[in-house]
Amino acid sequence: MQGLITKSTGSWYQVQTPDGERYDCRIKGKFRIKGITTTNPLAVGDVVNFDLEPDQDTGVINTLHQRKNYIIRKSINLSKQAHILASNLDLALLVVTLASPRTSLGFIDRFLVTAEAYDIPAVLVFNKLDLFSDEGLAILADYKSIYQNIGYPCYQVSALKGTNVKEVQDLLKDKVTLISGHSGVGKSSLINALLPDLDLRTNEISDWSDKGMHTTTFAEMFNLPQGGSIIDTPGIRELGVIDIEKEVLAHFFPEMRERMHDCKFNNCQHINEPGCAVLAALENEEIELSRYESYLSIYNKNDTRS
Ligand SMILES: Nc1nc2c(ncn2[C@@H]2O[C@H](COP(=O)(O)OP(=O)(O)OP(=O)(O)O)[C@@H](O)[C@H]2O)c(=O)[nH]1
Ligand SMILES: [Zn+2]
Repeated sequence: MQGLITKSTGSWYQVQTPDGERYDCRIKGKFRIKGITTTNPLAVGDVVNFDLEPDQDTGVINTLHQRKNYIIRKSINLSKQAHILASNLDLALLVVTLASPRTSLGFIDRFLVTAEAYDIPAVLVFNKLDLFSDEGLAILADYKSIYQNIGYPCYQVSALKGTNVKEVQDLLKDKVTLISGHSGVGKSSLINALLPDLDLRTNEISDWSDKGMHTTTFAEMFNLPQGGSIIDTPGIRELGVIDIEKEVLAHFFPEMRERMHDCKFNNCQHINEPGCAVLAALENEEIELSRYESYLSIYNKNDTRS
């Protein structure tokens, strides 16, 4: 049988068949990925083949279909260990807030660089609109203009009040979307606002606990009523920042990418070289200082992780 992995705990995978049936499956044999050791080789979003085990309602996964893309998460402690978080993504959505808690520009930029490196289109959703004072709305306008000017669509919603949620719903239609963001920004609230059945989440989780399964969920997919799905990765604040070579980092900043061919030197790193088109654009305020600072911060690998 063929199906789509909709939930993963690392030892159990929930697989959904095209007719909507869901089976709990395990892995048989090894699924290796070139260059990395994976503790969790299959991921939500993977298309797999599986066999049902005799006398049981569980299955064994035996084949992984080719992935369009995937994102990995590196373990902080074990340098070569990684696991795949999600695959076959059409969109990466970062939920951002300007109040309780405030998301830093550096955090947003690292997310966007990572999405660029994975070649996954990214959007920003500013949540908790209902909390913004006039001053907050002015800051919101500034943030939005920074990102819209370089091609990232921005949405402003209140997941709690349902404001503008319809626009996000329309955006996600027929896409597989990874949802990401700091703890407390309102990811769960937004997912609940996008799903008709508010109890869906809790039901599914208790279902797995009832069966005595290990329930630390790495990632989980929710089907949207209008078509498409959302992948949530609970407890993971950031996409696994892949090792990006310094020399190519500027490629993942669209406003630098479009200017760097005008730099005097082919190998310009846009730090202090003469005739640098990026530095000239920075000087003319065509490139945002905050974006350039994020470039330097990632370049020098001194992320503050705020
Ligand atoms: N005022 C206001 N509060 C919100 C909104 N969305 C979420 N919240 C509140 O923010 C808090 C965190 O929301 P969650 O949806 O649990 O956030 P989360 O991103 O899923 O957090 P983690 O589960 O820790 O990753 C809750 O108290 C929500 O009620 C909003 O639009 N407006
Ligand atoms: Zn340059």
